[in-house]
Amino acid sequence: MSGSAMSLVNATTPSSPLTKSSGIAALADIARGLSSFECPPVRAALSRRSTIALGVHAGWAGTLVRAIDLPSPGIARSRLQSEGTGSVPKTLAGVTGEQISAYPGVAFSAVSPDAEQPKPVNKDLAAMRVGYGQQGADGRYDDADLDADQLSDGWLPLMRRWLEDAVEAGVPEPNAMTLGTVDEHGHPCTRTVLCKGLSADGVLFFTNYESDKGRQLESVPYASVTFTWVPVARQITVRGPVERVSAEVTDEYWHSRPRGSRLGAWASEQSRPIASRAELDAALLHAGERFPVDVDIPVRPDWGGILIRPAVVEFWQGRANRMHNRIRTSQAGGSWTVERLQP
Ligand SMILES: Cc1cc2nc3c(=O)[nH]c(=O)nc-3n(C[C@H](O)[C@H](O)[C@H](O)COP(=O)(O)O)c2cc1C
Ligand SMILES: Cc1ncc(COP(=O)(O)O)c(C=O)c1O
Repeated sequence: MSGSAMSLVNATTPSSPLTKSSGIAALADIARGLSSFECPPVRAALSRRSTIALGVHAGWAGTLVRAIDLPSPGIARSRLQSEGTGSVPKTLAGVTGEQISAYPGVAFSAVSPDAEQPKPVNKDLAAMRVGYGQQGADGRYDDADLDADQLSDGWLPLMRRWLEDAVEAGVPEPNAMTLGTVDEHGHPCTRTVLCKGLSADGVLFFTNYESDKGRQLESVPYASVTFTWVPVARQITVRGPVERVSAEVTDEYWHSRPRGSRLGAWASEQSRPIASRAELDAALLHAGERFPVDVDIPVRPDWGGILIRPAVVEFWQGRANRMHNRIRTSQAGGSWTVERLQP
């Protein structure tokens, strides 16, 4: 425990003011992790935040040390300077919770005043927030509350209706869905694919079977897909076992694709590394030479459809205060149950 650091603590009372030099020395001790700093406001700030700032004030009278909740050092500095007391801090020390716990029984260590602090929360991102559900003055929503009775005919009619609503609302690529698979280590992988079929059998997309997702679904044949339609405050997640579709189904869809999409599928060894963009462009040119415009481009043999057979389907509708509606239907032993989940 450092004596000067203790005097810094004492200096929070008017009876033991610090000199400028002893204050800075004390802060230096804190910065070296020597201090046992028991200042209650600092402790309180630390219990709420992972980072705080300490300021030694230029006036050297009254309160010499302040604890400030500090999402980032920049914020603390501006907040201190805007306090209007005329006592602008000469030194700021950012302190992280992790550094504190490295000194058991010691209040904290600190980094140098102007060192770049890690910012686990970016304030611009943290401020991005959309309140869901359009509420009128009477507090009512302009769309009916999602409830279990909307699934009385099963998941398919409601999912179709929501897709149509997303199209009508002008959601770009409303058939885009985030596909989750599991890799050989049991780790989740996600990426976007386009839903090209929706029927009682399930949700269909097309891909390269030798891609990462294709191989992952081969070894763990179970997938999760999520449609996110932010403009209409809705989301649907479908989970279930997967299977490849027949060659006929793939063939029919393949031949409906634009020539460019078909050549692209031939040109790309999907998910494999390639040295440069130039090599990729060359591969497309090569595919174009191999399949001239007047020649049918056959289905690439390792390309085709994958059907997700729904075992669990969850409908989500955004509501104010994060009190959303969630209705989940799931199949067990041949029958479907419907339940409401907490948001
Ligand atoms: C909007 C959008 C739609 C996409 N649709 C497909 C698709 O239908 N099939 C596909 O294989 N990749 C699609 N992709 C590319 C995939 O997201 C992914 O990059 C690619 O399939 C390789 O994934 P993998 O390496 O995990 O297998 C799409 C990407 C975006 C952004
Ligand atoms: C790599 C890849 N494959 C397939 C698709 C689906 O394309 P299409 O709609 O032409 O079948 C996409 C769509 O973005 C894609 O990026």
